Amino acid sequence: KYNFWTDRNVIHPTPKFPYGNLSEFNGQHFGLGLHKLYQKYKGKLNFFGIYIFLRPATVILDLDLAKQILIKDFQHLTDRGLYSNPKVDPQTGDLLRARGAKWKNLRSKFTPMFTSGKLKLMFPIMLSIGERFREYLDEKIDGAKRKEVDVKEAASRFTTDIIGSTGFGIEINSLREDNNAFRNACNQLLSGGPSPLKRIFSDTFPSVTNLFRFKLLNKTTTSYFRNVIQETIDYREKNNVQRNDFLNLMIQLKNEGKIDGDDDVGYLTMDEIFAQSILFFIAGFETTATSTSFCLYELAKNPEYQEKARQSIAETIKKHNELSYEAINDMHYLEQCINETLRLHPPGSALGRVVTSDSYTLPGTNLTLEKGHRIFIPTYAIHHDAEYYPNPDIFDPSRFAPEQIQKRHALSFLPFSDGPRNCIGMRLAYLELKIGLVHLLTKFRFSLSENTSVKYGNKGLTLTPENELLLNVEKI
Ligand code: HEM
Repeated sequence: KYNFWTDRNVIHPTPKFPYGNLSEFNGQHFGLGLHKLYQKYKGKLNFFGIYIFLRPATVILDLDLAKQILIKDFQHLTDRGLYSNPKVDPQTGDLLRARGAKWKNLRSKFTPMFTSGKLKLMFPIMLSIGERFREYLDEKIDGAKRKEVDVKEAASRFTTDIIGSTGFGIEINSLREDNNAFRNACNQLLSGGPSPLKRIFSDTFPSVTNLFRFKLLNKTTTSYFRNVIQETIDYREKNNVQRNDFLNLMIQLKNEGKIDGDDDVGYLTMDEIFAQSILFFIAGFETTATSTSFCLYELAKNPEYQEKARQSIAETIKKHNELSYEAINDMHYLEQCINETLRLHPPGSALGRVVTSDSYTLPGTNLTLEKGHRIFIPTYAIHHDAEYYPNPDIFDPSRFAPEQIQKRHALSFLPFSDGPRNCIGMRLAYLELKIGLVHLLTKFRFSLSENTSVKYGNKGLTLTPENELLLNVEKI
């Protein structure tokens, strides 16, 4: 099994049975493990081989090749290679895990939900949660001049309330209640997921996993969410309640197969609604909460950029006379700060694709990969490559000024990926991040405290701080 790369004369680290090259990741997050190998091999070839347990996989080093895989050759690489068996576990039939025609069908149903027009309708709901976010911090400070606050916990409550309100269609209020049932269930959902090794194993050996009828999420917790969604849908249908949120759009798809009288995109089943609502939470909660807290952390470390962001927010609100949807979209310097945060700390630290055609020859090489072969694009490593970002560990929002972006390869920045299978929630994520940051930066100043420390965890799907993220917060 471990001759695959030697037989093809492809550069690769020496594997060890039974984990292959995972053993040398030293328990680090997958994307960080790839970073080490990327640094070792970059410049030698435009890809290298690794072994995940017993199976060979390819890691891309060259951005043109990455472009070919994500965009130009998408028809040969439509899937992400995550375990999916909706018959045994309906949750694995979600958009993130769905494959081939099933994914295409789901994606076309969900795309109309994330247009700018639909997000604009959800904007007032999000804005009011942004205000609660500010009040939450105000209460934490409790009249003191300056106080140490866990911004990761604060941001998690903010994004929980947003997803609860837009995705599940209910007022959550975890920002006001410490012992909030929805937030507790969310915590259980995340902590009760499979261990990283079990997850990587199930993605690598789906047929073995099928034999064990493996379930991704704990049934007790998923049934909590199913009940919440079912009750909300029943209530809305009985009382003819309309609300500007994702659930409303999903109910339209369930009953009419189209949204707001637009083209037919097909009906959604209740199982699909359950799976997608939970996915919206999994994909949208931690990613945005982490990015909000990392952005505050980087701005606390760099007070001059923090002040510049604050000033440009104030100027934009003044220009638009209010904090409108248009004003938020016009906050370019804040977006530069967000992008630089996403570059330094990309929540999706690596992208995965799997060969879905019978075979696929890597462009520019004579390496032919069979159906099922996995390919990784090491986002974290690309974002920390000095060839694209000189002094890559330094936070510098000016890297994302329009003229600087022009100078770089388009695929040197991949927090939301690229191509037909990129992040469907990208616009929503920017909106949430900006709303959260605007509400905090206009009223509070952030600085490092003696207890501020950041270490990445290795358990989740996303790259997040392992523990709390403490910052000093001072009311302006
Ligand atoms: C800072 C915030 C976020 C980041 C960095 C992020 C990043 C990503 C990445 C890297 C992917 C994989 C793309 C690929 O394989 O090519 C992805 C997929 C996805 N994301 Fe996000 N995401 C964020 C927020 C959200 C939000 C708010 C939602 C929606 C509720 C969302 C929903 C999804 C879904 C449904 C997919 C799967 C799309 C598909 O397979 O068609 N994400 N995201």
